[in-house]
Amino acid sequence: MNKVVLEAKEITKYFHDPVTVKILDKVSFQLKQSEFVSVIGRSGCGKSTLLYILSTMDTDYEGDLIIDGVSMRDKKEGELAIVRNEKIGFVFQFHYLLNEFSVLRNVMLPGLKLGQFSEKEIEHRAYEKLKILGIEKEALKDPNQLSGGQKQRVAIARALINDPLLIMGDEPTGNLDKKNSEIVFNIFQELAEEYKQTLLIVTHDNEFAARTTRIIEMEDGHIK
Ligand SMILES: Nc1ncnc2c1ncn2[C@@H]1O[C@H](COP(=O)(O)OP(=O)(O)OP(=O)(O)O)[C@@H](O)[C@H]1O
Repeated sequence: MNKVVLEAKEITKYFHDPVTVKILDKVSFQLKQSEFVSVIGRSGCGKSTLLYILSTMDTDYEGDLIIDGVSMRDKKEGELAIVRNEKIGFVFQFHYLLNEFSVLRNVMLPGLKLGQFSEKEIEHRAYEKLKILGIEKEALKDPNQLSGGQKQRVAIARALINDPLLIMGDEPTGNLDKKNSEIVFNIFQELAEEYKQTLLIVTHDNEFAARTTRIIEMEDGHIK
């Protein structure tokens, strides 16, 4: 039986601008290790808001969030930053790579921030991640010398550098063509199946969602 890596317990979220609106209404679910789950739903239904809370970036909510058996509810920002860096890898629609650093250095940065390993070890790990993504030959290039699909693969390698328990993505294929979306999908699938990683991916791509192991469909702040 795979362990529960994340549990959302009745997560409720209000925005107060300009009037109070309930965006998430008692959202509860569990993610188990090695699951590849997609989150779908029409624009504005609260997918990104939910991801922000689950990734500990937004702490203004009701309910509880348990990551790796530990409640995030009363943790201070400094503690949450450590949880994020150690346990969660993020992939966004845009890659947010730093052009002044090489591909390799970009991948290494969250590892250097963690401060647990030597620079040599992190460099070794970064090469390993680039190999998994099939782009180790690009390691010493600048990000702006890569194609869009390659840049997104670098962003995924960067998300993997600290061997996170969870990988969260907010439309990670939203900016990619069909061929590159397929490559990214296959990589995510491999991460779940072979590396036992857990993925939670917000997507507008129904074909992508249909091939994940579970779909969470949101509607009006609820899971449908
Ligand atoms: N800071 C904010 N203040 C007030 N309302 C907000 C704020 N951020 C988001 N909202 C509202 O909350 C709702 C949910 O937004 P959210 O970005 O989570 O939707 P989404 O499902 O991710 O949409 P999309 O698919 O278009 O990205 C929307 O109605 C949005 O207008």
